[in-house]
Amino acid sequence: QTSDAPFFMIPTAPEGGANNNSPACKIEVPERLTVSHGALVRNGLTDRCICLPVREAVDAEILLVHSEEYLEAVKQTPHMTLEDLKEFTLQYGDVYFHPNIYHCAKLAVGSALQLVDSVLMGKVKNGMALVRPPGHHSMRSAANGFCVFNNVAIAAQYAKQKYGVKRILIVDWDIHHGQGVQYCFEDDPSVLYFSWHRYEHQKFWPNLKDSDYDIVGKGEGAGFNINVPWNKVGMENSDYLSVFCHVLLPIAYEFCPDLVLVCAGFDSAIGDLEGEMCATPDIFAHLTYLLMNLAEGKLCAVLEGGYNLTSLAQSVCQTVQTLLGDPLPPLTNLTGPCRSTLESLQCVRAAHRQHWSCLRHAVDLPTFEISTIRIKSSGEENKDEAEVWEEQKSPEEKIWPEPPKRVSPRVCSAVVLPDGVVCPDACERLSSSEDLGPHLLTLKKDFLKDADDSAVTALSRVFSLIDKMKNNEIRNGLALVGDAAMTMTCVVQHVAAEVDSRVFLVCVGNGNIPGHIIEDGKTLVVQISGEDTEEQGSKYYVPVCLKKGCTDTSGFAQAMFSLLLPLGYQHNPSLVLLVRMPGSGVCDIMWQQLTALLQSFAQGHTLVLLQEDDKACVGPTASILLGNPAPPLGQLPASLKEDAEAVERLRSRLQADWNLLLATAPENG
Ligand SMILES: CC(O)(O)CCCCCNCCCN
Ligand SMILES: [Zn+2]
Repeated sequence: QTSDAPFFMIPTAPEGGANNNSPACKIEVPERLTVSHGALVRNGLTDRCICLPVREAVDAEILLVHSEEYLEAVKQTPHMTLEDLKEFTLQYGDVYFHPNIYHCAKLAVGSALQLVDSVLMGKVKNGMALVRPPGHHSMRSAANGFCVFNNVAIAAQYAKQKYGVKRILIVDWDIHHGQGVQYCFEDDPSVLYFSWHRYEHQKFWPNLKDSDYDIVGKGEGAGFNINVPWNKVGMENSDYLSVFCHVLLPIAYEFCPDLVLVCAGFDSAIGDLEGEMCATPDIFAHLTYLLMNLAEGKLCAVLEGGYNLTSLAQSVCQTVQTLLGDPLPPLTNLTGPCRSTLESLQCVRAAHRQHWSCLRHAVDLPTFEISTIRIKSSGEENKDEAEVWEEQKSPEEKIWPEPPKRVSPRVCSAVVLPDGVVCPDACERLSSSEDLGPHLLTLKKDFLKDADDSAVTALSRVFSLIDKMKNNEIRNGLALVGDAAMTMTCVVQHVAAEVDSRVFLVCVGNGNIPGHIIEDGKTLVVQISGEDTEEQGSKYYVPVCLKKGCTDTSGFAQAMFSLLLPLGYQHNPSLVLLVRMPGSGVCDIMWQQLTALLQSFAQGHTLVLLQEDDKACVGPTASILLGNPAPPLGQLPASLKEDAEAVERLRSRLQADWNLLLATAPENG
């Protein structure tokens, strides 16, 4: 079931080999591709991908974004002397031209388009284009920031023109603001551009007022441009995850794109001297995965920046491994977002509240001064003064652990089904001959006093599923049982008995959660239902009451991103237990999206419990457990006022204990 995530290699231009007075770029070097590719080979990832052929873009494709005069000017560069080339670059900012860069820039665009073709024609599920030069700074008539042609912007226009794609999400996780992409689509509601970037109140390159959180797009495009400024360096995994949970994912699901393009720059990773951030390479495994249930998994990642060759190679491997469907690595010590992130979160959510119903309840702009107000109030500082502010000190050398190995168990999904129920393709049925021995006695004694033998047998098989997940023999499991509630209680008790186990129990639908499974602090329970059990809530029991119950997709989705995801990440469980109570009313697609999202945790060790009369749910659930993308929910309407308020009440009650839920800066200084 692994997807063929293709990638490309671009023959690298012999950069700056000429005489030493031609300024060659010191960080955007050929080794970026050879080291990344080498790591993919070493990790056995190239063997699991298909390598798509590369091609040069043709003029018409480049002209989808760039002007004729700019293209004509760049066309002259191969024939220029080094002196002319130097002269040529003076009209642009921070860009280097070499006689061969026009050729490479056409290959970079052409490769991105080959990837878009392969994904949109269904030849591959997703993929990554490893290209140079990068693209997201280049503008209609200007090269900028190492970029000549805007690879991703051209890919988006190409997808719209050739395939009639209606809505495209561009996620730019490079540490620099892709102003070229922003300018290209700022009045275009069919392309939602999201970028986070080092900003430091406009002190960091490219020092643009246009990069701040209040630049939301123009005219028809208002709301379709999201800027998240990092006003401090040293941002960590928690900061990145909280922006995904509280800004990007809710809006992206409301937008419901048909295609996801990623400006995959890895200078936002630890060790990169441009970004000076502290997020570790394994964060890109999660960022990639969280986008893979949009657009039915149609995702094209295109390399932008990334200048520390060690963290670049590790980040590329983490991204490709996720595209291939491997289990996600656990993210440990998520300490929660820093204050500066909370200020940015609050500002971005306030700026977009009027454009996206999922942010309707976001609080207003903070009163205290937090963003570029300082610079704005003293008039636009001229650029070189801003440049002078750039950090003078040379950032110290960072070290970080190798990302953990991500091993796919031999079996992906194992199932426990009553005899009459067919085992879904590619699933492995736990054979009835499974020796019940070790569990039988404890079951009889501890769990099932007067239950009939079939219940005992079913429960012992469910326990076997859990054992196999613990030994990583299987990734996830699904059981169709006579009594989901009773099985759920027994499973929690059984797992909680182990020392270093932590269960994340997600219960969809009404049903009583026995108090004793919550008090030990090892089990975190989120129950989404129509029952108002809010006052029974505690630190480890989160009852989400939706007015219309689980049938309401918007309310459910809002609870998923702003509550369930942050809680799950912070709880960092060893097992996810997803229970569908009878009569929950949740629609299959919502259920599939939830099943998919929960695979972010516990290295994909998810146990799903279905009640026997939900037999029709076995197929759709198994499909997700096997790694297929969940179908789209459709463009989400506003959730009910009561539901949004209920979720906000829960967040404000819980955020003291679970600070990944925070999305606003505390008032006190
Ligand atoms: C693809 C990319 O976003 O990584 C390119 C970054 C260009 C950085 C230019 N720095 C200029 C500093 C001037 N004092
Ligand atoms: Zn960058």
